[in-house]
Amino acid sequence: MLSVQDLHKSYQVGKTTYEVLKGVSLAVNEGEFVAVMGPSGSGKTTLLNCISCYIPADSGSITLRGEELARLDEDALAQVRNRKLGFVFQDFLLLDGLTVRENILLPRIIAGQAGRDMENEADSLCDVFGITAIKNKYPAEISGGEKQRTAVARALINHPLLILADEPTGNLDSKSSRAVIDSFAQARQALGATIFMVTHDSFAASFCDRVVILRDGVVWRVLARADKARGAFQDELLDAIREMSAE
Ligand SMILES: Nc1ncnc2c1ncn2[C@@H]1O[C@H](COP(=O)(O)OP(=O)(O)OP(=O)(O)O)[C@@H](O)[C@H]1O
Repeated sequence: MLSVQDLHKSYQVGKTTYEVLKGVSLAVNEGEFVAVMGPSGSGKTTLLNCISCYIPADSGSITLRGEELARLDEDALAQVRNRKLGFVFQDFLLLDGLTVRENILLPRIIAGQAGRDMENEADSLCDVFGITAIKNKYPAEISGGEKQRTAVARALINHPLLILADEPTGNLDSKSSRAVIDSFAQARQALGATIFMVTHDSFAASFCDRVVILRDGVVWRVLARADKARGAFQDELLDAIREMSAE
């Protein structure tokens, strides 16, 4: 579904070039829930921004269902972002002047696909994520976990091939974090969504199928949950992070 091959990205600051991604390769399969972890500055957000088509990579390739993103022009990239990717950000980015339901509908309206089907779909996403009772409320009137579930529902309204999430549990207490992770798990189970999430949170990552650990712009290790209990997988992640810091 998503394939990243030998990705390089540098930033130029004045006369100095900072090499941030130094040949990252990874793959995400259809229906998989994958996290990227790694120390601050290891290149996680840069990687996500390249996959999101926000910034161009210097070299290497990113393909989404076989389509090479670097070959697309601006308009085609905008289409990919609108129709094939769904985004969940740390601070939700809900619009205060719109209700929960209207926020969920927004990507469809932007894609020019307004209509009755769309309204039914927003209602059924509200059901899936348990936010039907608050769908006519405004963001200021709902909790952090409800906001984030709204953000996940909004990311799904266009049936994206891939959901990209940047620190989706970053600002939340443990109860709301759990609600977000449950909503991702539900998106995968009920709707077959594929999810790629950057996180510092080993608890959130322990719900994933695989965790890619970045260090200094390269993949240091990939850990698979397989049939391990969630708690055992979290311990394994914490051990790996300790081992990486000790090296
Ligand atoms: N636009 C930019 N211009 C110059 N340097 C940048 C830019 N964006 C990021 N960097 C640098 O690139 C490095 C990697 O940043 P990035 O945000 O990808 O790391 P990260 O792993 O997501 O870190 P964190 O966990 O702290 O969010 C950092 O040293 C950062 O200062």
